[in-house]
Amino acid sequence: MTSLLSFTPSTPSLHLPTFSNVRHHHRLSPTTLLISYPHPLPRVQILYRAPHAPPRPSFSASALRAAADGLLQDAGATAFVLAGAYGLVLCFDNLTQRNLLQQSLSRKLVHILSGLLFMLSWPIFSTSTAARYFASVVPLVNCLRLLLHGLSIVTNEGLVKSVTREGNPKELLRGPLYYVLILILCALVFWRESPVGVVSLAMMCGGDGVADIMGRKFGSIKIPYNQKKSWAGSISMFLFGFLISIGMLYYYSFLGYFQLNWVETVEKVALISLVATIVESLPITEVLDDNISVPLVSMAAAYLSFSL
Ligand SMILES: Nc1ccn([C@@H]2O[C@H](COP(=O)(O)OP(=O)(O)OP(=O)(O)O)[C@@H](O)[C@H]2O)c(=O)n1
Ligand SMILES: C/C(=C\CO)CCC[C@H](C)CCC[C@H](C)CCCC(C)C
Repeated sequence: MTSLLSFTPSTPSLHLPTFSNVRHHHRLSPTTLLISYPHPLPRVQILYRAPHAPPRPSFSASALRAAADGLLQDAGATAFVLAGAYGLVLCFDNLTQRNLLQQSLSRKLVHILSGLLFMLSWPIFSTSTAARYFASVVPLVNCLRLLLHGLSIVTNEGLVKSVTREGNPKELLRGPLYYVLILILCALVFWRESPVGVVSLAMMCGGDGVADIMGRKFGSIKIPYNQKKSWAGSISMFLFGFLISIGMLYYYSFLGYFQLNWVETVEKVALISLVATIVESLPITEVLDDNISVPLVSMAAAYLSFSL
């Protein structure tokens, strides 16, 4: 037989209210104690609650331990990804300093790899609702880093050399800054729960990044309405934006974050990639940076496609 007793240490005497055999739907308060009596006692179910004791949520030890484990996992994951971000830039800084890599290529490879590796790292964060905020700390710290260096409050030749076109620190306050802000936006708003953020980052990082590399190398035939962009670059944007998006969606689907109808998904991603490619080819870079226009238009297209 089991009886429920609830008491608060400050009230030594137990108050024995009239008991009832009406089944109560109650929450066990932290002061509720489950006591099993030996069988001979009368079969009585008593619910005692200390007078004036407001109902308090019940926190089981295992729930607290799980929360602490999640916190520890997210803190560790944040430190690991932060170290990865620092190491990536250091690596490309090293390659450009030793003239093993052109500055423009270094910038684009950092552009391609940073966001995609950041997205690939999201599953190492916990399932807690706070995980996305921990993950967002990584682009946030890099945002502050870009601001400090872009405003020349702090100087770091390596960062400037590996992430700017001409080596002017002020360049950090445009493309790279918009880039990390988009990473923060996608991590906070879409996270691992929606294909919208995944596709948008794949377009910005993979599509736009490869378009630059292929366009500079093979872009002799320019687009009629934009002499700064080429068919080779735009076709690369479409293809790699599409392929990297599908690859990332498969990665998250394989890990169980979302289930997709792949025939429909391929069609939707192809449409999103086409829209992003058209926007990227427009002569609007002077007004609106590609690191803003490409992800935002991809978000809108993906949101509409995946919600229909
Ligand atoms: N569809 C495209 C995109 C890029 N390019 C080539 O890549 C260069 C840089 O492309 P762009 O996307 O404008 O790079 P930025 O956004 O200026 O560079 P970043 O993203 O590093 O700021 C262009 O001048 C062009 O030679 C191209 O030929 N066709
Ligand atoms: C050159 C860039 C954009 C211009 O189009 C990219 C700038 C990247 C930042 C300097 C660094 C961003 C790091 C990411 C937030 C986290 C990467 C983590 C990963 C594990 C390497």
